[in-house]
Amino acid sequence: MKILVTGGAGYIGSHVVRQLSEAGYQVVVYDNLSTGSADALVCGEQLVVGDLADTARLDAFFAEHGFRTVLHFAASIVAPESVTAPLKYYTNNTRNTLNLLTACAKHGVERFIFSSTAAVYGMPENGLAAEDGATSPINPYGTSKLMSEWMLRDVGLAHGLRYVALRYFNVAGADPLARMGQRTPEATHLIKVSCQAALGLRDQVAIFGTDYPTPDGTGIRDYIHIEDLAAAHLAALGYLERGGESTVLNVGYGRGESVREVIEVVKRISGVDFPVVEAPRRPGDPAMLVARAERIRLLLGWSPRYDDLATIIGDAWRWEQKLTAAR
Ligand SMILES: O=c1ccn([C@@H]2O[C@H](COP(=O)(O)OP(=O)(O)O[C@H]3O[C@H](CO)[C@H](O)[C@H](O)[C@H]3O)[C@@H](O)[C@H]2O)c(=O)[nH]1
Repeated sequence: MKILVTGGAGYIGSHVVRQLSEAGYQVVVYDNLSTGSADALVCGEQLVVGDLADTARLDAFFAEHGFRTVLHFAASIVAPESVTAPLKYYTNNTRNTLNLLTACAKHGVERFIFSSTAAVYGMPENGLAAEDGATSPINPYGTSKLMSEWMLRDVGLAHGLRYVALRYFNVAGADPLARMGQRTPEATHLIKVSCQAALGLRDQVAIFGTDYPTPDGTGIRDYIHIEDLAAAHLAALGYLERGGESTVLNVGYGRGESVREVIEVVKRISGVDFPVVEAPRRPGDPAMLVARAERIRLLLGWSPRYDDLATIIGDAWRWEQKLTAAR
């Protein structure tokens, strides 16, 4: 049976698509290639270049393929950008998810896996976010994803569609064989930006905020390896195939690293002592965001294999070197 993966040519989607193909699933990728790349589909998966804004196309596409399972990655994902361009986020994320759910409801989709984000929590008390805790996003990116979760919950109930919404923490790293990774040249994510500085593609790395109430004054995040994150999707799919009920799960390791710690590991692994400057806080950034990570282990039997910052950064570094060499 064919599985639809929207945004499957993107950073996260392409890792999941490869793991699905390796597990024997037949995958159809629907992607507008705005940030994704056909080269990221390394197992010869079918790629349909299309936009979720195009509802007529989507309807015909669903009628043609008869999907029962959908994994939805297509989205805009840069939290700081969403503060200055909120409509882009409500359009690409919330409205396009509505378009997709409309097609799913009409065409009898039964299982749905949604790329959600830890940004739905905003600033949780003591920096630890649990699935049944409060959601209170502090940027439009988080709001756009939370609205999508709510639509999914209601559409799921009304139309017999079971789902798993996975709330990702800070996804980083790359395929250990460096076949795919994060491509966007105008990166904003800390690990990628630091690798680019080590490669001489940037003059320096700015630390956004050194006066946070954390041990070294810089922001703390739960960085998770892309391979572990991708494996969580296959575990979620297996769960739904076994008849599992709709649920929301954090995908993180349950521990955090500071901006300074990340930069030090990038310097150590790359062997480059690139310049680092201290800058003001970035709007929309919580001081600390770390997962309560028990639920996914209990419910899906998922356990991480790459949960060490040096492994994450080592794989990111190899990928960035390869990307730069190919330019
Ligand atoms: O040049 C930089 C870039 C980042 N940071 C800091 O590094 C930390 C991580 O920032 P990232 O930009 O790498 O990631 P975010 O935490 O902002 O957001 C990411 O994680 C979120 C959930 O935690 C969402 O999933 C979102 O899509 C994704 O962008 C923050 O404290 C940030 O202030 C810097 O100091 N300098």
